[in-house]
Amino acid sequence: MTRIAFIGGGNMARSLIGGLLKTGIPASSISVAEPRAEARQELGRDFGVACYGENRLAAAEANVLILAVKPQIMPAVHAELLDTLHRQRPLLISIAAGVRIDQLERWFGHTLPIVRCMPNTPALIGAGATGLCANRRVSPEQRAQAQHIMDAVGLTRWLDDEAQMDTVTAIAGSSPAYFFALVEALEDAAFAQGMSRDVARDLAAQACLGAGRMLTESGEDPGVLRQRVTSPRGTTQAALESFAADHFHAIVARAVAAATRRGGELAAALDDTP
Ligand SMILES: NC(=O)C1=CN([C@@H]2O[C@H](COP(=O)(O)OP(=O)(O)OC[C@H]3O[C@@H](n4cnc5c(N)ncnc54)[C@H](O)[C@@H]3O)[C@@H](O)[C@H]2O)C=CC1
Ligand SMILES: O=C(O)[C@@H]1CCC=N1
Repeated sequence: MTRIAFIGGGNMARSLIGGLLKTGIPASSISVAEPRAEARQELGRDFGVACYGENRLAAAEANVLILAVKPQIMPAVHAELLDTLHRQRPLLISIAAGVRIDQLERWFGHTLPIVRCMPNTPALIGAGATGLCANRRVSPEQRAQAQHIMDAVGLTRWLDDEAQMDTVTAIAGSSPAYFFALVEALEDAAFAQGMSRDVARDLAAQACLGAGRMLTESGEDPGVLRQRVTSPRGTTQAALESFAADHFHAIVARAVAAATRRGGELAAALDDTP
């Protein structure tokens, strides 16, 4: 039986736990280590999972350990877990942005099976998107186990080349925030034209949902879907030409490059950490 311990019970852990429970995984098979008492209370209340203030206690029975702390915290958590790691040899799944497999091996042990993955918060509603890659120690069964956990909360894609994981972070891990920012901008624009914020938000959010569903359910190219909205010399063309004049593609490319670069910087800052 899979027993999962989350190390860190913050935003992303909550999204994954909520998504996993919705798929029928029992709360009794999940434990969480979280230093903040208030967050522990909320996790227990919202999800019925066992919560501990110490990593060692949460990990005691686990055969899968999901490392869900900030990248900067990662080197600190390993010391507390060394005994458990050597006794149980769990599958380690890191969701930390930037942190590389070679760094995880250095901190947690070179012989452990490690999967580095990058999920996103829509996992909470089963609509997550996760990129994964594995070290050589991961058995086919453990690979399937990691995929099973992430499949439970959305779409999964394996990457052969770990170097692409920072791009995964930029276009999937972080990108829900880009879509939220677009809805915020649409709401602001409509408000500036006199519309109430509530109505503007509802309409923009539903358009976002509808576009997302068409993209994922129709199997059609985004460019084709875009053209179908765009009547010649109509309103959409006017808006898209305005985007193009403001170099929309270049703006997005620069943002994706910035997020990708930041992933590398987060890891580089940890290179000298023992
Ligand atoms: N928020 C997101 O959309 C995504 C986040 N991630 C990654 O997930 C990881 C966690 O991010 P968030 O959940 O957003 O951050 P968060 O700050 O909400 O959660 C981290 C949690 O770790 C706890 N913590 C701090 N020190 C600890 C320790 N020594 N032992 C155990 N727990 C400790 C904190 O109290 C906090 O609740 C990061 O590495 C991030 O890169 C990955 C994909 C998406
Ligand atoms: O912003 C971050 O660093 C994390 C990783 C992807 C989403 N949130």
